[in-house]
Amino acid sequence: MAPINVTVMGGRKDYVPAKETLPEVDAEGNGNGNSAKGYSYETLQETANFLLARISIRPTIGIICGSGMGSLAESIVDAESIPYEEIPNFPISTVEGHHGRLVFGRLDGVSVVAMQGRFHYYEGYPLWKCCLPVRVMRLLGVKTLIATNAAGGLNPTYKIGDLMIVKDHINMMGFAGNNPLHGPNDERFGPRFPPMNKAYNYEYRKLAKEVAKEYNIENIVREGVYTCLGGPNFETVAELNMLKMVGVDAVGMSTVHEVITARHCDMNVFALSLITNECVTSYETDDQANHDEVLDVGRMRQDILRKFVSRLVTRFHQIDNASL
Ligand SMILES: O=P(O)(O)O[C@H]1O[C@H](CO)[C@@H](O)[C@H]1O
Ligand SMILES: Nc1nc2[nH]cnc2c(=O)[nH]1
Repeated sequence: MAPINVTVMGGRKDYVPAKETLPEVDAEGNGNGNSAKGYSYETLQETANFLLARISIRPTIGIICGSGMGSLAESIVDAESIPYEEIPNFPISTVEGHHGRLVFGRLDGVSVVAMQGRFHYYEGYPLWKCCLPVRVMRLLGVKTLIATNAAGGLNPTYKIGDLMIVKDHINMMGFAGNNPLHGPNDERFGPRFPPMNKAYNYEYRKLAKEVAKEYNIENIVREGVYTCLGGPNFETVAELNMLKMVGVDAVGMSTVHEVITARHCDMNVFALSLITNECVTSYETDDQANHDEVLDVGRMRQDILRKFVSRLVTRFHQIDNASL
């Protein structure tokens, strides 16, 4: 048999080992990170206690700012910010458009905490670590999660700059067994087999549509199904056409696992996608998705997003308190 020719790669002078430039990730992962068990309840309690000792407010609503949507946190008054680097057990943000800090304070009088910067699977973090802040928020007393994201619009009626209220998701990564709840379950967080059919709170979605009318933006507000892929590459035409066929309206690389984690620990969830680009579903175009465009659309919509989300916080707070 003829020998197989093996080309030895190497000798690239510009190659910088990732370890020198990127943070250490997945310290407790077993290789690929998918089988990592996550931090214990006690470890996360330590993180929560650290934060409680540093802040004067007690947040009840948590906000995750999507790519280029960090300005959502700029409406927060009496703000106390803590960089992720200072928080025990927290990962750090490595993506442009994600500042990397928790901002505590008040939005229209409601005590909130905002993540200015989320963690993504493609950064090298296992899903449980991407979602660690959600559990920490819960331990701080947060009962409602508002997760925002930038997403590609797959529904052909969607336009760049539209806001999509997430009605449901398809957990594509979960189909392959990659789930933030993978591993031993601690019942203090939540049950082994959490239901997901009512993941996105119906009352919140209804209110959001009312607020859209009140603010005269109902023409840009949609409601649809989101899916998260692992990234970091944007999708191929064939992948997008497949997702379209199964009923996906918007595509991103986040949120789904955060929502699963939040529902597991009994948080009420609202999610909002900013449509930052049209998904390219034809071979007959030179259009290409890119992160700069994603960030630009975030900037373009920042005023509307700030007003909309601030108002949602007030309205969600009202109904949460009414149902106590
Ligand atoms: O989901 P967020 O963090 O908003 O960001 C989305 O936009 C980035 C790609 O431009 C990816 O990180 C994708 O997940
Ligand atoms: N996967 C994915 N994530 C995005 N984030 C913003 N736009 C997109 C997109 O088109 N695809």
